[in-house]
Amino acid sequence: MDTGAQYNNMIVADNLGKSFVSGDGTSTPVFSGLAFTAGSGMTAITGPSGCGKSTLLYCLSGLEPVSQGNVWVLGEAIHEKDQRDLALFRRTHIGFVFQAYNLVPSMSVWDNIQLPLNLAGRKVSSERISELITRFRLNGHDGDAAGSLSGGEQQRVALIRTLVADPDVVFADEPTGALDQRTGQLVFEELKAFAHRPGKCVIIVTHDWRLAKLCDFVYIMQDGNLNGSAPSGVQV
Ligand SMILES: Nc1ncnc2c1ncn2[C@@H]1O[C@H](COP(=O)(O)OP(=O)(O)OP(=O)(O)O)[C@@H](O)[C@H]1O
Repeated sequence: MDTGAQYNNMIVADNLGKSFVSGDGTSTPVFSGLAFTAGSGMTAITGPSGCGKSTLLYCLSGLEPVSQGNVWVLGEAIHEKDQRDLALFRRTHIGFVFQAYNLVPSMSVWDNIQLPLNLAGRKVSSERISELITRFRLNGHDGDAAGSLSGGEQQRVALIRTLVADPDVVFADEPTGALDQRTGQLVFEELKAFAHRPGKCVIIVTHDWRLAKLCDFVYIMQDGNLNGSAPSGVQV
């Protein structure tokens, strides 16, 4: 286990349940009664396709309302917040990297990266954007339309857009999913370095067990259960 991480319950969820209700009123549960905690450092959620990993990430980040249970992020009960307070809290403290990137295809890489900061009326550091573009090996693409980039390049733009806002908590859904092994490792190391800065917490969903094992803590989701362990093998 990487000793750079200190676990201090930055995210706590208990008795967590989520069901989706279809048009005819039928409720389909994805999971129920789950417990989750994460502190500073890097935590992975892994498990088979369709088991509910993305749904869990959405519930923990406040993007999806929970059907049951409680979620605290940085000590704030996000399950109790109204839409306005939740949006403000998320904008201030949380970054989310979507599996589908959610870039504006016609806008340049640079403009996509600074868009959320501009919308929030926050100062944009050109130096920080340039630094991240270099670190994520996207030099020379600043002015390219985001839609003209490869999937892997767009994935890195989406990561930069999240990190440049310097959130306390980053949720990333398959952040290396579109990348070859070498680039995936590079991106993973950048995220891990961010996670090990003081007061930062990164939660990733990944199918890549090789990367999950390099995290400070791993949750395996399967058959409605969520089991956490440190990669050193200590069960919790
Ligand atoms: N908005 C939604 N409405 C209805 N059902 C949904 C919705 N979002 C997810 N689901 C269902 O919830 C279940 C879990 O989906 P989810 O995307 O969370 O799984 P996952 O483990 O992240 O899958 P993958 O690894 O393939 O991305 C699936 O059966 C999915 O169809």
